[in-house]
Amino acid sequence: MSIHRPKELSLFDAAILGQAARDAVVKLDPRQLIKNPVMFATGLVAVLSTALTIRDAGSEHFAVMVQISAWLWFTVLFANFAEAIAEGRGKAQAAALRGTKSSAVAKKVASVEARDFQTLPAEKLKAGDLVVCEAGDVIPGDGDVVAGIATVDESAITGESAPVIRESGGDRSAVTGGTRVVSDRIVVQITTNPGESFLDRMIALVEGAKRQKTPNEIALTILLVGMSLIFLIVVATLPGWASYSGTAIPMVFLIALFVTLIPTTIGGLLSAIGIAGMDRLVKFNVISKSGRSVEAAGDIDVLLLDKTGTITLGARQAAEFLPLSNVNERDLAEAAYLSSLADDTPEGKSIIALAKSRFGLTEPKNGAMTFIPFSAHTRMSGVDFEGTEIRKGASDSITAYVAEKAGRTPGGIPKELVLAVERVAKVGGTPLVVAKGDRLLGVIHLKDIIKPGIRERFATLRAMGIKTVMITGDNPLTAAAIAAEAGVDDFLAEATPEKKLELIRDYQKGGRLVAMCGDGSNDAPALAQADVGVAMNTGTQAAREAGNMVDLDSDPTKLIEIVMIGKQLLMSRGSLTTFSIANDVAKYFAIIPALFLASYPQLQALNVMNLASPQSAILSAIIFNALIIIALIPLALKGVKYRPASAETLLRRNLLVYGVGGLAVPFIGIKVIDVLVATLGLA
Ligand SMILES: Nc1ncnc2c1ncn2[C@@H]1O[C@H](COP(=O)(O)OP(=O)(O)OP(=O)(O)O)[C@@H](O)[C@H]1O
Ligand SMILES: [K+]
Ligand SMILES: [Mg+2]
Repeated sequence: MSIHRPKELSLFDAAILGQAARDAVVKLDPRQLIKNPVMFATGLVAVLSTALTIRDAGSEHFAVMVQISAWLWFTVLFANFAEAIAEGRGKAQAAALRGTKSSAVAKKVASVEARDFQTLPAEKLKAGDLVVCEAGDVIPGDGDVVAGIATVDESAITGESAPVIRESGGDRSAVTGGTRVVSDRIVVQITTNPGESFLDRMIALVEGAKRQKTPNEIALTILLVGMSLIFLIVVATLPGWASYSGTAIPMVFLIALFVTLIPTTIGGLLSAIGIAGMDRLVKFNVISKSGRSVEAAGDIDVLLLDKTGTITLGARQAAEFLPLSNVNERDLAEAAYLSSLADDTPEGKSIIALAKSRFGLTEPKNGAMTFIPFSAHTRMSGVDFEGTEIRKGASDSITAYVAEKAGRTPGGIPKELVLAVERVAKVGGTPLVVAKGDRLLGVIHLKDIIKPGIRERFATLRAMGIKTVMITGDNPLTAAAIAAEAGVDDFLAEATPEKKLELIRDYQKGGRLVAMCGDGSNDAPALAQADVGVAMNTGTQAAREAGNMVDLDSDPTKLIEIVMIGKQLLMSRGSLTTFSIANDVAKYFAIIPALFLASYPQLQALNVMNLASPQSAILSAIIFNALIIIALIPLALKGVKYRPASAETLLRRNLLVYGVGGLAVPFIGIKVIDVLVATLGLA
């Protein structure tokens, strides 16, 4: 199977521009145009102007009318062109992704243990089917590993060449169709039906085919329609003024004036800005399920980050056994070992490894064992071995558990244990307390390392006015040590999935927008509740379904860039809206004096632009109005530059650049065009 990655597209890719030029004409279809009310109005004016021009063929203003009609059509075409380019770029990315869809052959098995398989095309697989994948096989569909462990080459979707481990149980069980098994053998339970795979949905989204207007876009569109109506009234009153003074303004001039005044610039670029924001995210290897969540990302106030794996490197390793004074270290190690035999978390595996290397422990030959797997809810794991309950886990969970066994109140924790727990916690380690029956044995020290560079990233977020909160199942001491070292604003310790969900709801009740990322199935409710929930691609299928974004690289720190891309999208739209409206205001003052100069010579004082004639003024304005859309397409697609700063600083800077710029540019642009029009004798 050949592997393609979406390549960096040039803004001036000839194939995309060619197709977009054709699509711009197709998009003249009124049924499509109506979705953009400002452009629909412009289209109506173009039709009207064309009709008037034909009616008045040979009249005094005929030549100018022909030109005005042509430029009105260009205005609509240019806006369609902008949208078509954005869509074309999305389609190009989708095509590259589609290249990764293989015509893989699935090896379907009847059960996990079954040795013989039936081959069938990957498209025929249904949710619930079991398939076996061996070294060299392309995984035929999205699913969860239900047996075995394998290294998988996921470069087809992530671009990362190093193979990753996928195994049953735990939070690394999800596999994506189109990726390839490099070593070993796994049994995968398919989780999606034909045509609904992750890749299928991803393609549909980046193609823009299923794109819905976001709530913000709808709100802005309503505002633009409102402004257009105001200008409709303004223009409608002009003939009265004119006839009062005994001059008649040709109808074509009036309707052209209307188009120059309504917010055609932002109206024409709005959807291109939205599509481009989505594309920027895809280029960043993050797939968003809706445009709405990209926008929400730009408005985030609170960022919840897991400790393990996000702030620290993850895969905590057992480093030492700390027995209580009346316990011998080997007994503690043995209990820890037994309780971890069926624990396939990185923590459990590292405990096995440490016990083996320190005391050469091996699995007992006989004896009935019932394993209790780790859960984020109980925050412990263990085994019932020959009637004895051995447990390990978070200190508060285990002490409460033991107290209940012994019928004591949880208060009576031995001082010595408290000290051992604190010793580990103060250096940012995770203490796991081990108990056998109702007897506390000691502590396992799990070491965790803070990711390099994470402090600077939190500083950046603070500059953006975003609060960072670290979430951990660990005890408050460990949490405080890591939080201080990493520089987060706040932390939630001894967190269970319920507490996490509650925290999100609390922030949301206070009117804040919350983003989080997660990978485990127990993160799914919180991912669904958060305004922006980013699931790791390596995570479980449940997490990927619950989130509204999926990070193909499974890098939890990317949440930071996602927020920046969202902010950039909002800023691009805000800046271009400011520019567009300032432009329209400026045009009003540029054109009105020129139109009425003949009848009201007093207006000469306002006629700062000194345009050649009323005809030339209106023609120049309509040409400028069309060309500015083309000129701003690159900015709409690339987005305005975003530098982390507070909202007020950004607002002030943007008002200055795009507001004042928007007022000044039409005066210069229209004047230049007017000089050209006059020189060439066009009006
Ligand atoms: N395999 C395990 N067996 C028993 N207890 C564990 C195991 N792994 C972790 N714990 C304990 O349970 C607590 C909660 O674990 P959990 O994975 O939910 O949170 P965390 O790893 O501390 O934080 P994060 O949400 O960042 O992963 C841990 O802090 C630890 O004390
Ligand atoms: K306009
Ligand atoms: Mg964890």
